[in-house]
Amino acid sequence: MILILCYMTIRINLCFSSNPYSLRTLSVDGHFSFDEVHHAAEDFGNMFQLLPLAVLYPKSVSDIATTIRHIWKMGPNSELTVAARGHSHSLQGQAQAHQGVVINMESLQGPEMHVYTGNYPYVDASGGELWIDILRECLKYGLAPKSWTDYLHLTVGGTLSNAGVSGQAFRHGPQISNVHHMEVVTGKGEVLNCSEKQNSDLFHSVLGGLGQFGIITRARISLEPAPDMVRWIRVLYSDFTTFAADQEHLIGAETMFDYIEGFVIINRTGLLNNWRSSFNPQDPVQASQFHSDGRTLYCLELAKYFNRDTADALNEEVGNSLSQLRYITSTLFQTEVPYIEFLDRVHVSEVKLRAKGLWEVPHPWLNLLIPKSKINDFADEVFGNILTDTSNGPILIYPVNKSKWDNRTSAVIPEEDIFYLVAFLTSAVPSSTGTDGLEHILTQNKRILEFCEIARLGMKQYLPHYSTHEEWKAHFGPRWEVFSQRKSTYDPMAILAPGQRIFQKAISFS
Ligand SMILES: Cc1cc2nc3c(=O)[nH]c(=O)nc-3n(C[C@H](O)[C@H](O)[C@H](O)COP(=O)(O)OP(=O)(O)OC[C@H]3O[C@@H](n4cnc5c(N)ncnc54)[C@H](O)[C@@H]3O)c2cc1C
Ligand SMILES: Cc1ccn(-c2ncnc3[nH]cnc23)c1
Repeated sequence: MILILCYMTIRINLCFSSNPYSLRTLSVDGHFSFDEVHHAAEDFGNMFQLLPLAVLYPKSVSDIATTIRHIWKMGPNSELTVAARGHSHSLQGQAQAHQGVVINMESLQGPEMHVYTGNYPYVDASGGELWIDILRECLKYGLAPKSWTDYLHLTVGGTLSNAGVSGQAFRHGPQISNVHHMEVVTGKGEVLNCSEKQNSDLFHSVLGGLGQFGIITRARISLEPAPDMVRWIRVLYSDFTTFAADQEHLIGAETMFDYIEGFVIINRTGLLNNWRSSFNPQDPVQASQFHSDGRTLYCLELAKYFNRDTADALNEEVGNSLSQLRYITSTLFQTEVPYIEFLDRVHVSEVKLRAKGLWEVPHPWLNLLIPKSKINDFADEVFGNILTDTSNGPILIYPVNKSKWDNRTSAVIPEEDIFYLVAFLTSAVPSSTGTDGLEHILTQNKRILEFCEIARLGMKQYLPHYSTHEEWKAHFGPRWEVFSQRKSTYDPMAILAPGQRIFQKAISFS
């Protein structure tokens, strides 16, 4: 009889303790919403909608820690998970939590952003801060972060959970190479400070860690003096090998340019219009005589930072650097814009696309990291045979230096010293069954991935999306042991970032 009573007591406790609605009794500085949860099941990809049980709007770090500790104490019986939601610009539900708790990181209020202007300047910011707001605050002191993403309306926690890559990465490394210190809430609800010297394994785990090991509540980001202006340059190539060789030459010459990217122009119509947009031709007559004749072209995009008081030397310096490149002479286009306007350039596209109702559409993006030794084979097949009529959005392609990446972080990159980011940034036309429809683009993405696999290119996905345990193990390769060991250490019940679909929640006993 006593045994039966004990068993029933345990079962009742387990039921209460694992009851997700016990969150309603949790005392936090901020608040939970159990009603307005649909927006937390949306992201930029517009392809996954995983409805959470509740959204936490935290006012303090302790709100996050209290919530995670409460779920941790529920034990393996609880199926509750927790997803930190930055600006929800993920593509395949990575910031969502099906029937779990989504934490609205942009609500987090804590110490204001602090800019340290002494030697080795830095900014301390919330994990929920947008990079555009960090830039605006730092510019008040003539400073700015060194490494960026192309688009700034993303959060610190969101980009540091991936890597944060743009045209400055060849010199400064990705954003995860420019972090001094972080405050993190682990999957056990511990609030820990970490850096190279303090809790260094947690520090390296979280950087590029896909949200698996802890929620970044604050980060200290390295700064440099900000330039006033940017000389923004675009030149065209018709031969990929020459284009790539020039890019690789430039990323090895540390000082010539401050930003090096590139993109592919696939157009069979022969019309080259919007890529020129606000750029002025060096030689308008020659430029007007240039015709793409329907060829696939490769645009090298460069930026040279300068200040108004050093503008005189700029032309000679840029001219000397450009003289070493083998682009089509009549295709040199340049413009000069303020630094913040250059950095916020993709937001300009956003405003235009939103005005046309073309921003909140499905985005089946595919971001690949390709080793230098295989990039020509990749280009031949993908730009020669797979993508032959149009591209449904920008296709970025540019090299970075592996030496600027820290292999102790969780970021997964190819083995070679130089590797390329190739980003297929497609937008699908809702309900279209044509070549601009979601199915067609997903099929093309599948063909590209299959080619990479069959040709054994050594490709790694950036912003990775996989559906099976085997695919994730293959993604991490020899680093899987460390990655899964780190999960066991910092989030043993697999509470965090379920939307990445890497680890399944501990199987409940019920
Ligand atoms: C228009 C556009 C342009 C882009 N350009 C670039 C680019 O140039 N370079 C580049 O590298 N990326 C780029 N990205 C991708 C972008 O960096 C990632 O999608 C990033 O994760 C989005 O940031 P977010 O704040 O929206 O994160 P969310 O989508 O909210 O979250 C992303 C992941 O991180 C986790 N997470 C969020 N906040 C935290 C936190 N504080 N602590 C721990 N985990 C957290 C989430 O749970 C989720 O798993 C671009 C995306 C878009 C939409
Ligand atoms: C959805 C969209 C519209 C423009 N873009 C971009 N354009 C250029 N570079 C980019 N990098 C990331 N997104 C980019 C992305």
